Order: sequence, then C-alpha cells, then structure tokens
Amino acid sequence: MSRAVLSIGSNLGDRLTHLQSVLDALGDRVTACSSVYSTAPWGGVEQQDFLNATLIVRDDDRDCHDWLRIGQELERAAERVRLERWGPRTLDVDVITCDDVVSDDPELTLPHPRAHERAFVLVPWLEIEPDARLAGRPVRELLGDLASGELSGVTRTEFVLVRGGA
Ligand SMILES: Nc1ncnc2c1ncn2[C@@H]1O[C@H](COP(=O)(O)OP(=O)(O)OP(=O)(O)O)[C@@H](O)[C@H]1O
Ligand SMILES: Nc1nc2c(c(=O)[nH]1)N=C(CO)CN2
Repeated sequence: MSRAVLSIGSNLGDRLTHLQSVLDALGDRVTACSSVYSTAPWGGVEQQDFLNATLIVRDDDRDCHDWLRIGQELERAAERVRLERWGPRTLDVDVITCDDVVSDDPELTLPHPRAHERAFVLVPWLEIEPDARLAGRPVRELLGDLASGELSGVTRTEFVLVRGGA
C-alpha cells in the first residue's frame, strides 16, 4: 500500500488533455485532485505558461517506485521530448512525497528536492490538503517563505479535471 502526492504539469500542445490523461489512467486511485492552475514558468527558461495540478493517489498494491514508473509511462504516452532542463513539455509527472519515505536516490528522490521552492506545487497541494507537511514543515509555512512574485504567478483557472474516468 502506498499514498503519494503527484504534481502534474503541461505547457505544450493541448495542455488540459495532457493533464486529463493522467486522471484517466489512474482512475479511482486518485483520491483528491486540485483545481487546474495557470502558472508562470519556474526555472528561468523563457516558455509558455504551464497548467498545473496536484493529485493525491493511493493503491493497495503499489509502492513508491511504481508511481514514478507510471508517471514516466504517461509522459512517454504524451510524447514528451527531453530537450532542455526545466524546458517545455507536453506532460510532467513528479512524485512530491510518498508515504513518509526519505531518499536521496537520484532515480527517485523523496520528498522531491525542489518542491518546497515551487508555488505551482504547493498552492494546489494546499487546496486539497490544508494540513499538508513537506519534510516536517507545514506547506502553508513553506508558501509564506516564497517571494510574492512566485505566488502571483499561480492563478486558479476554471478548467476542470474529471476524476474516475478510467
Ligand atoms: N521525486 C521524483 N519525481 C520524479 N522524478 C524524479 C524524482 N526523483 C528523481 N527523479 C528523477 O528525475 C529524473 C528527471 O526527471 P524530469 O526530466 O521529469 O526532471 P524535470 O521535471 O525536468 O525537473 P525536476 O526534477 O526539477 O522536476 C527522472 O529520470 C527521475 O528518475
Ligand atoms: N510553472 C511551471 N514551471 C515549471 C514546471 C511546471 O510544471 N510548472 N516544471 C518544470 C520541470 O519540472 C520546470 N518549470
């Protein structure tokens, strides 16, 4: 059994359809799904705005590596091409936390080593889990540490992701 927090994002092609493909594939393993946010690109590469959302997933038969593997399969299905670090992509699936696992394995680092700096992860996560903690600190507090410019780049949209579509 495992429970994970996943961040999904897209800024190439039909961005909403790419995000929905994750919900469709995960079906009822998704126990919570945030609103869809329009987010300014993080990381310094000039590119189109992203759509981002955060999900909570649970499965009796899967472990933390399974969530990474499933995410990578979905990225491949969306024909994601790796050209540039933090550059444009059809679909990105990051494992933010999984149970209470702490790991510095480069293949699956947990919690995700840059999540605490990313309003595009923290804002949607807080929406679906107001008491969320990351590496021992309340997500609400981590958001307070971010520059106001980071927060203003994250705007809730009216787009809707449909759960249980599998
Ligand atoms: N928690 C994690 N979630 C997703 N991938 C991870 C994680 N920890 C390590 N990785 C590894 O990171 C590698 C690069 O992933 P990816 O290309 O999606 O990075 P990125 O999304 O461009 O940047 P970032 O890692 O900063 O989000 C993957 O091969 C994967 O094995
Ligand atoms: N706004 C936003 N910026 C990003 C994103 C993302 O999903 N949203 N993903 C990145 C690579 O992980 C790099 N930068």
